[in-house]
Amino acid sequence: MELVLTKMHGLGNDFILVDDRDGRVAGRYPYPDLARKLCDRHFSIGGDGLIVVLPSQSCDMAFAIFNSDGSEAGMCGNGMRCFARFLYEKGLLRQKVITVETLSGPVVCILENDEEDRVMGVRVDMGPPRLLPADIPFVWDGGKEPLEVALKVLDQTFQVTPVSMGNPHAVIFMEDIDPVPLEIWGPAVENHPSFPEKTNVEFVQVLSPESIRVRVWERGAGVTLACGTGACAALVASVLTGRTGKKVEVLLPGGRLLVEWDDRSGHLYKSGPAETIFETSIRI
Ligand SMILES: N[C@@H](CCC[C@H](N)C(=O)O)C(=O)O
Repeated sequence: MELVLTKMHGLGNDFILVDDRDGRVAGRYPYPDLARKLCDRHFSIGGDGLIVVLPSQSCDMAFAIFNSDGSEAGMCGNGMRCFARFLYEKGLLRQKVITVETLSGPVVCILENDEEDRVMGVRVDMGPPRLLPADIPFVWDGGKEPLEVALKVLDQTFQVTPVSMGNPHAVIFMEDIDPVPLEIWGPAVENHPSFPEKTNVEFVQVLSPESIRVRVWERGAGVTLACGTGACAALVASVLTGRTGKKVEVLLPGGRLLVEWDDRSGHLYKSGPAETIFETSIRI
């Protein structure tokens, strides 16, 4: 079977997109295996994850995301912007406001097009953060919402703010994130027993009440250049711990996102780019 694939990225967080609305791929090749195969950076196309376009009963379209290790995630912020652009540019949908079903609930994407109808960016209504331990999930018996919990990891004790944005995050504030050994601390926090479904990990440096820097270790993918849900989780933790206001620019190694926590709806809104790198086809 010939498989048409599109490689896209959001701030260097890169994905392979496949349209499987007719289920032909799933019938042939389980998505976790396909993700592991295609995301290999040495023997295949390479990517942080595989995104699958699926039909939806409740929304305009359904979104599935598999990390490069084959694990499935509930949500992906950068991948969602790529997904929206893909749907529009491929003509799968014609409207600029798109509702998307994810494993973690519906989200809304708003395409930001120029006068010539080119997609310049995508704003995503990411929904509200989930802070209850059972919703993250995070093992904790200290009360309703864990704010800064001391977690012993290797020879360090981190103050961790656990947040779910439809997937789990551990946010850790540092004076300076440059010296953080992501490849060592990242997997150690990711696999900490307090996070029974593992976790994404954000090391955050506050620059001002309107600006933060973030370096990310992603569950199932390792070091990535950016993480959209991670940027939202970092803002939530920054607000809850009194470090920033509710609207910040998030500076990641791959670029900049604008994230806002809206008072009225309680939802997070995230704006940023989505780019197509190339399209190809392979035989599976
Ligand atoms: N890069 C993503 C998140 C992808 C899923 C994540 N690794 C997980 O397992 O939860 C983003 O931009 O949010």
